[in-house]
Parts: sequence; C-alpha cells; structure tokens
Amino acid sequence: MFFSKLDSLSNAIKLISDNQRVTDIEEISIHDAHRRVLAEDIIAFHDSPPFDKSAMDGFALIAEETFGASNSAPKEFRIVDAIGAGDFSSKTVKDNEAIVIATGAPIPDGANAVLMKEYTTIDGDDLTIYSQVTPGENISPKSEDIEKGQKILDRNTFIRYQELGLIASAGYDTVKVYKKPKVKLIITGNELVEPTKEEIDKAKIINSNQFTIKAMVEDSGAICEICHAGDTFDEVKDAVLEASKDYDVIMTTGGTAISKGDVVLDVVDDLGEILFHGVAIRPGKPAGAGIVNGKMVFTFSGQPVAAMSQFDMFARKYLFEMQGREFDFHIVKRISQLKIPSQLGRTDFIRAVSDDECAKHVLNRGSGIIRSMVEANSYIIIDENDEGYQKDDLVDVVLFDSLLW
Ligand SMILES: Nc1nc2c(c(=O)[nH]1)N[C@H]1C(S)=C(S)[C@@H](COP(=O)(O)OP(=O)(O)OC[C@H]3O[C@@H](n4cnc5c(N)ncnc54)[C@H](O)[C@@H]3O)O[C@H]1N2
Ligand code: MOO
Repeated sequence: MFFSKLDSLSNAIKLISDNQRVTDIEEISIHDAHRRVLAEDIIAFHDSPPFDKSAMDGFALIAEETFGASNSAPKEFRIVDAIGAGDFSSKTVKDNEAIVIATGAPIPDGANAVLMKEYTTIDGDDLTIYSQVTPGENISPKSEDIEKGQKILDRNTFIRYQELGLIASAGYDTVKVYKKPKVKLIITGNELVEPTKEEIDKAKIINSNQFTIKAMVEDSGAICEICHAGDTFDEVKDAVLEASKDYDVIMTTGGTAISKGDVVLDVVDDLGEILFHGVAIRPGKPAGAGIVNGKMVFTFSGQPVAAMSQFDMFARKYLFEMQGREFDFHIVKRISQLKIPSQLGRTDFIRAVSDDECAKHVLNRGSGIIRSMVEANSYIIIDENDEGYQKDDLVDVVLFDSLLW
C-alpha cells in the first residue's frame, strides 16, 4: 500500500456514508434523556396547562365589573373564597364577587380575569379595587403551550433541556431514543507509554491519542472503551476481531502508513473489506476505513493531530448519524490574515484562530504538534480545487464549537 492513488475527501466521505448504520432504539427514563436523540414522535398526552390558570397572585373576578375602576374611582367587591395552586374553588363568581387566587391556581367558574393584588386593598371580606382588567387578562388559557393529541416534537430531534421540559409536560416519563454507539478504540504501537512525570525511556512516546480520541467519541454522543494492542499483525487482528463482536464501531490509531509494522490496514483487508486507504488530505493522508463483521472500522494515524483531524473529517458524522442526528460542517466565511499555500487536488484542514471577522492559521502545522490544536479554535478548509489563498481572501472556516454533540 503505497498511496499511489489517493481517494478524494468527498469520495472517502461518500464511501463511509454508503455504509452508514443506525443504532437500535431503547426506551429510557426521561431523567436520563438529556442530550439523546428522539427515536419517536412525541404526541402530547395532556393539555398544558391542563386548565385555565391564573398568571398572577390576585383576585379572580368578572372583568366587565371592573370597567371604570381607578385610583380616583375605586370599586367595591366581596371576597367569597380563596384558592392556592393545587386547589380549586367549587364556587361560581357572580357580579361584584371575587375569589382570592394564587399564581397557577385554576380560574373559578364565572370569572374571566385576574386583577393583581397590587391594585387592591382588603378589609375583611371587603375588597376595594383601583384598576380595571380586560377579559382574559392574567389568565394562561388551557393548552396554550401544548394541546393534547398534538405532535410536539419529531423523531430525530436532539433533546436539549428545553425539549426535556416539553416532553415531560406532554406526559412522558420514559422516551424512545437511539442507543449510544459503543466504540472500541484500539491503540497500536509498542513505543507508547502511559503519562508519567518520571523520565521516559529512549524512543518511547506518551500515548495521548487514547485521551483525545476517546474524548472526541464522547463529544459525539457515543461510549468509548480503550484497548492497547501491540504492533504485530496477529495482535492487531485479535483486537479488531474481538471488538467487531461486541462493539458498533472500531477505531484504531497508528500503523496506517507504509513502514514495516504498519499492519492495521492489512488486518482490515484480512478480516473484511477496505473502503479506502490514503486520502488526498492534509493532515492525515494515510487515513483508512473498512468494514469488519459488518462494523465500521476507522483507521487513524498515530500522529496525534492527524488522528484528531481524521476523526473530524470521517468519524464524527458517522457517529452522529448512527444516532439519528444529521451532521454537516457548518461553514462560515472569514478573512484570512495570512497567505495560505495549498496543493491543487488536496483538501487541507488548517488549524486556525478565528474571531467574528478574521482567521489566522497557526504557523506550526506539524502533525505531532498537539499545542497547535490547543491554540486553534477552528479549521480553515481549503478545497481540493483551490491552490490556496492570498492574505485578505475570504476563506471557509469551521469552528470547533460547531462540531460538538
Ligand atoms: N513514506 C511515507 N511515510 C509516511 C507517510 C507517507 O505517505 N509515506 N505518511 C506520513 C503521514 S502523513 C502520517 S500521518 C504518518 C502516519 O503514521 P502511522 O499511522 O503509521 O503512525 P505511527 O507510525 O504508528 O506513528 C506516527 C507517530 O505518532 C506517534 N503515535 C502513535 N500512536 C500514538 C498515540 N497513541 N499517542 C501519541 N502518539 C502516538 C508515534 O510514536 C509516531 O511518532 O505516517 C507518515 N509516514
Ligand atoms: O497526517 Mo500526516 O500527519 O499529514 O503527517
């Protein structure tokens, strides 16, 4: 595998989407449904509010009886009952009568408005009012928020806190959502060591990909378990085969290039089918993907920045769409503060610091410079048909924040 022919980024993405799978559906408590994706339409079981309710603390009365009331022309009413939230009154309000009512309590029969307490004085059961109200004033009508039987949310809606409130008010204590995909992250490389404050042995490298890629998986709504395989064909093969039985998606890092020991794609080829290996992108050219046991396998580079960029280019969309959630890069236009050279026929994802107007790419662009990803808040994307940009050209930018689950 010598990368003599590279797939275009768009073709590689298409090969993945042609093999898109969706997770099963599970029914979970609404307590656990925050940031999940609905796998059913939500049809309201109840009206909300379920009755005409008072929006203020005050007095339920007949609006027409208050007409003309003012500070200089107060009017007198008689208090005949009092209700708090959770109570209701069995009395019917008649002319010149009022019922003390709390915010949230049901409007009693006969009344058609609530006068706020601030515009009244009380002496025993005698109420003096100093303001008029119009019919319907300070009443939240039944079903103004949700109507029983109405479809209030569509399948595939992402459940934020706002949707949770609506779903609960509609009467759902459980909800059907897409299962979180289970991802096995297989880290290859005998040179890798765990983070340590001690001196690191010669030729060893701290395994940072296990942290970045796992976190990116979790940032895409999925669950990630890590395993460490060695570098040999058999070790990687065992790990991939095992993972393909119990996990929905497999990701590997390392061993994607062409030197001895870069066995990952050989394993995919042996166990299943390679969809692509080698893409006209920078960083991350040796990116690959394949199918083993019906499961998507993403093979990322060992180089930390290449692996993160490859995840963004290929895996994020796959994980989102597995859970019924659409994903596309949200491109915004920015003015490039620097000249950016690129090569025709290759798509570049260039780390950049962008604000509301401008983008400035990070100068140290090596695929091992994790700090460049930390400094950056965005990618400038240079299409394969562009040869780069001059200073002050408008460029396509994707903000990292727009990629998150
Ligand atoms: N002759 C060629 N050589 C290379 C090519 C090429 O086209 N022709 N492509 C280069 C590109 S681009 C990349 S990217 C890398 C990809 O290499 P591998 O995927 O085979 O990765 P490794 O060789 O295993 O490791 C590369 C580098 O990354 C470090 N590494 C590996 N795993 C981790 C980890 N879990 N955490 C942190 N760092 C890790 C590893 O120690 C190496 O330093 O190939 C180029 N070569
Ligand atoms: O992606 Mo490689 O890291 O382009 O050098």
